[in-house]
Amino acid sequence: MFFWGKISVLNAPLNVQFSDQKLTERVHQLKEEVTGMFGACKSVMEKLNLIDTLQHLGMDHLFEEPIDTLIHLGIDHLFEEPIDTAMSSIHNTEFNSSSLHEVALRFRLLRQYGFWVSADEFNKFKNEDGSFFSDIANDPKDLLSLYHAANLLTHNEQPLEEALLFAKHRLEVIRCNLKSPLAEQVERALKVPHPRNIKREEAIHYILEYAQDETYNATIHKLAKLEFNHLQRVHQKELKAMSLWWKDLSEDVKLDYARDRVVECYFWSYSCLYEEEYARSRIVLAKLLMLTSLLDDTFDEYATLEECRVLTKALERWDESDVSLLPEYLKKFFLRVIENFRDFDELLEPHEKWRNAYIRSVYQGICKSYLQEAEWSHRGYIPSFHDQVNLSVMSAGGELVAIGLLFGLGDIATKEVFEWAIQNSLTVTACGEVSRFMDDLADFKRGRNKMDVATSVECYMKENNVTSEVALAKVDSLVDHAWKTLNQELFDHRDILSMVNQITNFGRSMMFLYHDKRDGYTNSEQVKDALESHYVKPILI
Ligand SMILES: CC(C)=CCC/C(C)=C/COP(=O)(O)OP(=O)(O)O
Repeated sequence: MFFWGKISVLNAPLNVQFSDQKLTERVHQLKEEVTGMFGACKSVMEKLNLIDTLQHLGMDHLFEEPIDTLIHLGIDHLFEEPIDTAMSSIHNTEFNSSSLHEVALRFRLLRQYGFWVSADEFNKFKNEDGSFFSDIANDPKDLLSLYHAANLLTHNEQPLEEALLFAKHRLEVIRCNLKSPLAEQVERALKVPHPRNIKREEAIHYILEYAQDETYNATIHKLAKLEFNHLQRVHQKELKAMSLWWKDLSEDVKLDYARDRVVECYFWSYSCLYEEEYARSRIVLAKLLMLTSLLDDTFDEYATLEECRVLTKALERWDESDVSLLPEYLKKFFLRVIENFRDFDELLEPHEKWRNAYIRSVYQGICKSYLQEAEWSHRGYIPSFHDQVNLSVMSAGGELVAIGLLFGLGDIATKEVFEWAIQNSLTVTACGEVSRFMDDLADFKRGRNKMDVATSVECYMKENNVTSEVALAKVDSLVDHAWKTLNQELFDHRDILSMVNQITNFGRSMMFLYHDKRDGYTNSEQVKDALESHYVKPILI
């Protein structure tokens, strides 16, 4: 099917103000100018503000080199005295600023780039009893910066828990008196905190708001708009190719019970990696997710338990001749899965062929977890909370997404990285947890599918004999717990930070699609306008 809601991706107008070539040239030219700004910054704060602006505008990827230099080589300037950058835990000297906004911004950026900064940095803004100074309680900019920073908390950081609660509470109190664009920025952050949100979503809003920013710079603004539109064209072309792939596949396999979600699957993979150079990863992951969605709907909506078992076995053996064992309606699907994985293989260079075994294994793995869920649900069995979570975190797709995106990366994705990703790595497991718990919170509200297994919320209610409110609060707290683990992983894996971040982006996409207990995947109407901004409407220059 070509059509996604009312939007025909194939007929979406390309933004035509500039030709592709002109746009690329202009981006290149402006990028040089902005690169020069790093050298021209006179103070640490100017540099940090520049990085922050580029992040919010969704174009820090264009400046990896100067940012890297600044953060890694020039870190002694940030810390104001030389330090050993090889240490993952750095006991730096206190940052000499009396501005909460500045301290919080530096705290957040350093933590995001994998450098430990102590929460003690905020002590100078507190009274003896540990409460924040009263003037901070009414300063929206300070509060927002503190809120962003405190969202980088890890386990057992009580002072940051308190800072987060304080900032959140105060922002909720003062939100209705704020002026634009701060009002919108606060609303956005309260819905999905900035460090947990996907970059392109923030960029769409911030590009419009930036004109009112006190650090406004016309060259930076122009570049942000052009780069957004340039990437949107890249994504539009990929989406058109994805739509043709899906039209051909869906008309052949004819699984009429399955959700038609090719744009949403692409959105998932694009949330993990949106930069131009990751096309191979993006396409493979989007197709892998769509093939998984067909599998999920087969198990949850249509197949008998025996058919689920036969399909799992056939996928386990990965032998086309087993097609004869399958029911008629699954034959084509099975063959097309194998054919698509062969196509994935063709995208690999000869020295990358070992990656095939991993991607096949995660697809077989998720299928096995779907089968175990089906065994439970067909028997009407409600598992213990512990067993439910153990299994459903697997079926939530953390491993599938991690391997799916690593599959198409360059040589940076070594065998060691693949092994790390499938050996219960904390990053991958925590992303699975965010995915599962956000999905279950939404499912509980919406009501689950015909043959879905009981959600973690229901299992918790039954096991502890508590109300849905108590169980929902528990599962909500587990989302926060998983984010603390993800924040900790930034320090523990600074050597593979880019991939840790790409995998973590899966968690971020779940926050976007499923916040406020909505299910933007199943009820895709809920994200239609947002996706139009991502793929159809260019930013006006
Ligand atoms: C991230 C992944 C694996 C994406 C593939 C598509 C998919 C299964 C989406 C979730 O649907 P759902 O809410 O019906 O999932 P479940 O049945 O696992 O709750």
